[in-house]
Amino acid sequence: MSVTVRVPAKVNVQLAVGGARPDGFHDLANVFLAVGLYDDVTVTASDSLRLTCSGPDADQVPLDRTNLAARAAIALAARHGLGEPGVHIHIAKDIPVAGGMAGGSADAAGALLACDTLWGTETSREDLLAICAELGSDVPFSLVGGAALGRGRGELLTPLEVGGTFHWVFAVADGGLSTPAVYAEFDRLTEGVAVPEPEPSPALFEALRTGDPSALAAALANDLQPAALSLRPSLAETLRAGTEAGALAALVSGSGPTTAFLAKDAEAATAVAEALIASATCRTARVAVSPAPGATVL
Ligand SMILES: C[C@@](CO)(OP(=O)(O)O)[C@H](O)COP(=O)(O)OP(=O)(O)OC[C@H]1O[C@@H](n2ccc(N)nc2=O)[C@H](O)[C@@H]1O
Ligand SMILES: Nc1ncnc2c1ncn2[C@@H]1O[C@H](COP(=O)(O)OP(=O)(O)O)[C@@H](O)[C@H]1O
Repeated sequence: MSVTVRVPAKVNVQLAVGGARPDGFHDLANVFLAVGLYDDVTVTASDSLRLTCSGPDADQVPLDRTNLAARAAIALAARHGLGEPGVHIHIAKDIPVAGGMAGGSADAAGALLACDTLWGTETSREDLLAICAELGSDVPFSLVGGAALGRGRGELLTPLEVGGTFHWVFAVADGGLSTPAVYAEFDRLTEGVAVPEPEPSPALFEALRTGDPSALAAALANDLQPAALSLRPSLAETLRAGTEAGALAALVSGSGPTTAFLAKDAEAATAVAEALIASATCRTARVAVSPAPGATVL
């Protein structure tokens, strides 16, 4: 028997970053929005723990126990005293790798829900979310999807209401950016500066609630953007190309290097995607809508 779980990518519509904490993490006001680009995680009973991956970026995905999906299966088995999990995990990967779209986190949430279903372990939602938080700051959001405010290091979630469909274009860059390296660059750029406490924006919540793309465009903010641009200056050209093509707003997705463009409707999104591809400032461009559901058993 096999179980397949579909998991969404995310974009951060607000990423307010505080100063570094003693544990090395940063306190955040992280407003996550799930977008309709998905990985499918399929688990099948096997003699031992085994991983495979398919898709255009598959060669960039580690297939050992460091893969977040494998770590999720190991953590769930440990929680139920099951020992080493005998499971084959296959990831059909469509989310860009190391792109600031939480693909690894999505796979972790997907593997967790898929294994829980395959093994009949009936883990409570609260316990699943606690395991997610141990695996990574972004993993709880991949499980719940929709839109949510993440406090703490991003793992403490409050769901948010979204009153419409938003149309996005994502410009996929060549090569990834390491999330710890981008946070380290944020620390370097803010050295000697008093970094304010991260606060969520009421205007952003209102824009999500009303589903108004122009209001959302005006409220988009990413404190990691200067750090991502410092490490990858060429992203400025991609942002410019999408803005000139008529996007309402452009920003780096999370830690990057994927860039996100909000369009007023589906037609405008297609035009922005075509212009980005023609500009040759990115590897490819994808259109997607939000919000998208969290991890879902197919
Ligand atoms: C920046 C964000 C925005 O949603 O995601 P990406 O854009 O990379 O997908 C997240 O904060 C990434 O979350 P995630 O990728 O789960 O990070 P973790 O595995 O928990 O941590 C990886 C490393 O990132 C840094 N980190 C992460 C979260 C946080 N609040 N403060 C940090 O300083 C730390 O250096 C940590 O060692
Ligand atoms: N299932 C997975 N899918 C993708 N990357 C993974 C996975 N598990 C571990 N990784 C590692 O995590 C790094 C970050 O990948 P990813 O989660 O796609 O990006 P981001 O943190 O920018 O959202 C990759 O470079 C890879 O080494």
